[in-house]
Amino acid sequence: MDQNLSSLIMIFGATGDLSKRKLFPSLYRLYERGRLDKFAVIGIARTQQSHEKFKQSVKDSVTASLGEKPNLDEFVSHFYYQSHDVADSNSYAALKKLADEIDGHYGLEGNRIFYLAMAPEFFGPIALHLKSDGLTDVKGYKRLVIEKPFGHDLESAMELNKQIRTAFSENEIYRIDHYLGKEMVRNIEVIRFANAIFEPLWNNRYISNIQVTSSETLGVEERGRYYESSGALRDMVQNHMMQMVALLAMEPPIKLTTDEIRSEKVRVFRALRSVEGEQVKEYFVRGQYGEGTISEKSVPRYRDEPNVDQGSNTETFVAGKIMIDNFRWAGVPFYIRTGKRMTSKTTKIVVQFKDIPMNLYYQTEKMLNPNLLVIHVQPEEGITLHLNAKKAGGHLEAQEVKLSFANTGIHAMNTPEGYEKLLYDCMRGDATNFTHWDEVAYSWAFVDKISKVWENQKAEYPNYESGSMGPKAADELLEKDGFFWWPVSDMYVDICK
Ligand SMILES: NC(=O)C1=CN([C@@H]2O[C@H](COP(=O)(O)OP(=O)(O)OC[C@H]3O[C@@H](n4cnc5c(N)ncnc54)[C@H](OP(=O)(O)O)[C@@H]3O)[C@@H](O)[C@H]2O)C=CC1
Ligand SMILES: O=C1O[C@H](COP(=O)(O)O)[C@@H](O)[C@H](O)[C@H]1O
Repeated sequence: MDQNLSSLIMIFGATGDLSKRKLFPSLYRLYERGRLDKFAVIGIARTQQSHEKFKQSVKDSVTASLGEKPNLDEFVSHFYYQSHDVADSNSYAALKKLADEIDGHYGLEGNRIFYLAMAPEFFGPIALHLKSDGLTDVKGYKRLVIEKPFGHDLESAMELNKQIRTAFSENEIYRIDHYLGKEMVRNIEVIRFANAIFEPLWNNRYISNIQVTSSETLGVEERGRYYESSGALRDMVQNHMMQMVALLAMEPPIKLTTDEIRSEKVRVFRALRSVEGEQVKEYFVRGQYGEGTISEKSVPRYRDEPNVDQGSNTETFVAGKIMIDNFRWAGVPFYIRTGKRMTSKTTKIVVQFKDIPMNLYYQTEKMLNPNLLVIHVQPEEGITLHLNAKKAGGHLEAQEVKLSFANTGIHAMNTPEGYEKLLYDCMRGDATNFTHWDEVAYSWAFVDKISKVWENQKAEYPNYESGSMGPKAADELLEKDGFFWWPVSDMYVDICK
């Protein structure tokens, strides 16, 4: 790992939503914590504006996100702006000149991070220009940070990968999956591999099923154009949901190095049971929201959102049963569920353990609850372990007790945002929490077979009401296996009490 934190960060798409809401505040947080050594930032976008106006917009974004902050003038004195149409070859020469000057001025030793916060159709052409116009011709390190979506399917992802690989080697490419920046997603490994009480049980002998839910209350909002060609399967499942499954299912790596962890995740993807053709309806459920009520406000159906087709066949909800056909997980379903306009904004992982072989505390009117390990990813962060214990005063009567740890309570003020952690990782040269090409390729291969079937069959939409937990078929998916979705909103109360 390269600990040289000096770098020139070039943000393509610096007037966009992602830069303003996430990247500038995250850079400020790194600066505030003293984690930016020698650094400078060049913001790049089409808009014509001066360096000064850009610096002001960076200040405004930081204030909007983090409130009034000291040292903002000093912070933005490191920021520069270049108006540049990325599709126009001529403007790269001017960008190179500015970059070389800034590099010399700050003594950045030729270290460059190119952050592509732009629409995906520009990723390949920018990477090619960076090489052909000499911007990657530096004596320090060069790294490419690339936002999602990484392609639209396996074929387009391969093409994009080919383009960026002409300018950057695999270990210089940092493919962002912002879920890998979330504190509790990073915690999965630690919970699993640092606790003697979990790892021996983490297999098909003791776990009956694992449920991963990532629900949103927001609708598609202004992103209809993008979302119409994406849908929940490509937008959330191919990347964030599959990454969480891989972290939950992977074998302990030999060492905690980037390559070892990545290769264990890839082994999980290689063991995924392929779901295709007629099998898709057995394993996967899709949905699209109709109108409904969220936070006591009426909201429109998906088909009435801006830039959405009135007869749209795009799914805004996916539930699926993923089987990992290897020795550890044979027979254990990993259920995933994600959607927009659902009851609550939450991401939770519920690990349900098998029932004990014999229930000595059986009471005719009551079953013993199974043990659950709940990992609260967001909005609250923590873990809850559901156990059974004797009811105080009762005669060997068992009741459910919950042992909870709330990360937010103790560390809230110091918990860095996902993007902050990922930017810092990239500066340190730590690619562990970025996705390797092999992971991207395997998860596209898995998802493509499902989208192929869905694209060719018109669904009966809308099939769930806004403000609900999705279509009835998502419940039936588990019911036919003898399970049900553990409620995710009630669990919120658990660790906040
Ligand atoms: N916004 C978010 O929360 C998230 C975004 N992403 C991904 O991040 C990327 C950026 O998204 P977002 O910020 O929302 O997009 P926006 O549409 O808000 O911003 C696009 C940016 O690209 C610039 N741009 C567009 N065309 C050109 C061009 N020809 N030459 C130079 N600059 C150009 C725009 O500049 P100008 O305004 O000057 O034209 C603007 O700065 C996308 O890949 C998206 O999928 C991923 C996760 C979350
Ligand atoms: O990548 C994406 O993620 C967001 C959800 O992210 P979260 O951190 O708020 O859970 C989702 O809204 C968006 O559609 C998708 O592109």
